[in-house]
Amino acid sequence: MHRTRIKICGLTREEDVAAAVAAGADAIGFVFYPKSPRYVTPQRAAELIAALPPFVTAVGLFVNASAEEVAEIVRVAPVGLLQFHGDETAGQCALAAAAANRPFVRAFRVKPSTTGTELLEYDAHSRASSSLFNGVLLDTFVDAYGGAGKVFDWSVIPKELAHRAVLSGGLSVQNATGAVAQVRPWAVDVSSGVEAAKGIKDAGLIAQFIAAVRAGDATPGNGVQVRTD
Ligand SMILES: O=C(O)c1ccccc1NCC(=O)[C@H](O)[C@H](O)COP(=O)(O)O
Repeated sequence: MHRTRIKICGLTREEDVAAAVAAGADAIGFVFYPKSPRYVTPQRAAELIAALPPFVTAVGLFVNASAEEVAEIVRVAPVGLLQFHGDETAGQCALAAAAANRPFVRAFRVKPSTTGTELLEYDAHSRASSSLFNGVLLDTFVDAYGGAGKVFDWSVIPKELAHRAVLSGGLSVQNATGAVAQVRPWAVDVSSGVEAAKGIKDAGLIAQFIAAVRAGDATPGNGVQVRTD
């Protein structure tokens, strides 16, 4: 059975990091976008990363930062993976990832007009641009870039992309089981759906969200999914 990987994004507090780890999260995200209500300074992120046990990945989220800025932030806050969530081109992502010497995921912000072909081309183009490219994260298009708690129409995701993509955008305790059962993503990413307030996570919601993802994993037809390309 495939075990959907789970990232909890937008953490700012020790107790939320502890709750995510205790509940079984595979990754936690730090937002290095100063305009976000979930922004953390690199120094603060470094303190939170220092408390992480092995095999829980710290992810640094960036919006239109320069390669130099990304490298400097990663020097202070040793995240294991970068998430580019703005309007960065594939080339800009590749340059920043090389400067920081980290793999990266690249967000595609899905609009109502987005087609499956566009998603496949985005994935292929990103892969061709850098050996540090680690996958596509699918989120809902919003002007504020992300973390808005809005769902997009999952039926646009081609099956051959879903099994290696990260699904995000408005996931919650209520819809996570159905999302995993329908899309069969490699991983899911949530922020708003497990929050008491922006940047303040709710330990109960984190545990319930992870249980809901596991219920989706347990629905029939969930074979082992491996990347073949
Ligand atoms: O969290 C933010 O404030 C944020 C700001 C700018 C770009 C991305 C941001 N967050 C991304 C995420 O938390 C997730 O990757 C994704 O958008 C899902 O968020 P949500 O819909 O709130 O679950």
